Amino acid sequence: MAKDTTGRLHVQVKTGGKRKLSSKLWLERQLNDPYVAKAKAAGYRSRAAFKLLEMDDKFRLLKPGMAVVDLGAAPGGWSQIAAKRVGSLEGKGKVVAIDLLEMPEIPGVDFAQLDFMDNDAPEKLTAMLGGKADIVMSDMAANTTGHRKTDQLRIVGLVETAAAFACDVLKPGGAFLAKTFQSGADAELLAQLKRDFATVRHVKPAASRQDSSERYVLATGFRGGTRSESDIPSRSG
Ligand SMILES: C[S@@+](CC[C@H](N)C(=O)[O-])C[C@H]1O[C@@H](n2cnc3c(N)ncnc32)[C@H](O)[C@@H]1O
Repeated sequence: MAKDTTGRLHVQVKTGGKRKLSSKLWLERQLNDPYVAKAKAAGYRSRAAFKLLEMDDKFRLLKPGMAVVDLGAAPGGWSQIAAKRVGSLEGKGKVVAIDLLEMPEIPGVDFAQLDFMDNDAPEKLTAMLGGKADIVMSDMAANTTGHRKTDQLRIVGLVETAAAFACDVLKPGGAFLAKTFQSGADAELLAQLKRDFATVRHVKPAASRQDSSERYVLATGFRGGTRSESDIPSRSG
């Protein structure tokens, strides 16, 4: 449970959504959430682990020996699943993860505390990877300002930048999975993904809260090749 330095519970800000939850409501929801209890019992660091488990069980994204990039990895639920499924604990495959926040070590996962939007992030990630990736996954959620249009643009900007990075590091046939939000602001992103990948779909796993506009975009069958300069979003920095 997230607490600030005074020990108070964080107020959770809903990205892409329309409202903030008070700390009391957030705590209530956490306590009543079956996925929170399941995650604790299974030793997963987050309830988000069940979203990836469900999507992977359905679409067979993670296979032994694969190289995986996990963007926005903390506290580490997705990285735990990835390490288990590719076998990086037994020296098979590779899992490379980054987050703005610190993440306590996960066996089989190479982690760096890094802002993905920094100019040097792709270079650092590529060096950690040491080759091409089979899948780039992003569960990153941009901080919200409360201004709907600005927030939607930020969210889409993060996913577009992740998609451009994926196109640089993926092997042909590779996959891109990213958190996004239903807003209609992602039409250009979807059009670009359809050019770069054989199949593009939206997925809403059962573990994704039904009252949230969160959903995932899954692009499979990377066609290979590089993007033109005009297709690559600019970074901060
Ligand atoms: C929903 S959490 C990820 C949960 C994770 N998939 C799990 O299973 O535990 C989203 C994460 O994205 C990270 N994030 C947001 N923007 C980022 C950025 N620009 N660079 C790196 N991480 C970022 C946040 O710090 C946060 O930890």
